[in-house]
Amino acid sequence: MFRRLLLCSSSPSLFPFKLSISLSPRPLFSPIISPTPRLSLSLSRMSRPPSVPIPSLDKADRSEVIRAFEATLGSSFSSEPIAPTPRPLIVVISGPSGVGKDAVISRLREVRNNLHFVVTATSRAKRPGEVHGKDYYFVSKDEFLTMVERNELLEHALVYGDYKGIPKQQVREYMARGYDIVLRVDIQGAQTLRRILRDSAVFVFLVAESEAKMVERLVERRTESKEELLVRIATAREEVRHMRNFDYVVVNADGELERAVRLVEAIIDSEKAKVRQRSAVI
Ligand SMILES: Nc1ncnc2c1ncn2[C@@H]1O[C@H](COP(=O)(O)OP(=O)(O)OP(=O)(O)O)[C@@H](O)[C@H]1O
Repeated sequence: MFRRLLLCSSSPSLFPFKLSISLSPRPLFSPIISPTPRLSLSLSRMSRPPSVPIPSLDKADRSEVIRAFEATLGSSFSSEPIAPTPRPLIVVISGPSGVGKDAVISRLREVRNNLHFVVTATSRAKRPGEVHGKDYYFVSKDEFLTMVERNELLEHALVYGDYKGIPKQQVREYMARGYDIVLRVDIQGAQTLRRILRDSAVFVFLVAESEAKMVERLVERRTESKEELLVRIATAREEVRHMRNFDYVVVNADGELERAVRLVEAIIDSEKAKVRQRSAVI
């Protein structure tokens, strides 16, 4: 049972409306109802005669009406944003080999501002066209192991015989400057990051539309030997099972790169609009 209060102004020209307010149910043996402080405040203000008569909406100009509302409510209307400023977000993009992680990320880089794409350190050899400091930080195995010793990496792993790791300092610097962070990791890396970051980051699993398409793409890329390809394909089959540990799945279908990128953007946008935002501390 809810109690309903109906407030009507005695002077229709001052308050030409009815105010109906619901109070929460009255406890059975409670002697006095004590409405919440906010409710009592607004009731007392509303029932008090206004200090400034509110002019007719048809005749007065807008600012006059607004000033009268402010005077009646006892404070001026704030221009501060009502929604809190979104926090920097960490987006982890992962998926089996050959699903198009690099392709999606490089397109995202072109279409979206305020994102920092973390450059991973790796001990693997540079592929044709790759640029040091842009695609990866190419370092020797020894240099990589020194970074591990100094605890400079958020996460690192040995992937197909090569080390890969995420430099912590880079993530911290860009988050401090208000950037959202995109981390591109393999499944093993995503699992480690999930353990470290838990729900403070958003995890996106990228897949091809089918296993057959994924294999076609890997073969066509011509960056691995047939032995390496076989290992990647067998691993990819296994890795698809990890999808359930992610927050979102994005299909990067053949010829539909743009659609996949738009979906990743939509995920970022909706994360930024959440009332309770993720908050990562690195
Ligand atoms: N939507 C798409 N349609 C057609 N080809 C695509 C699409 N997305 C990616 N590709 C192509 O598929 C191949 C594999 O993509 P990419 O190298 O981005 O995969 P990856 O997930 O980063 O792989 P790895 O983990 O092995 O580095 C590339 O040749 C890329 O150009």
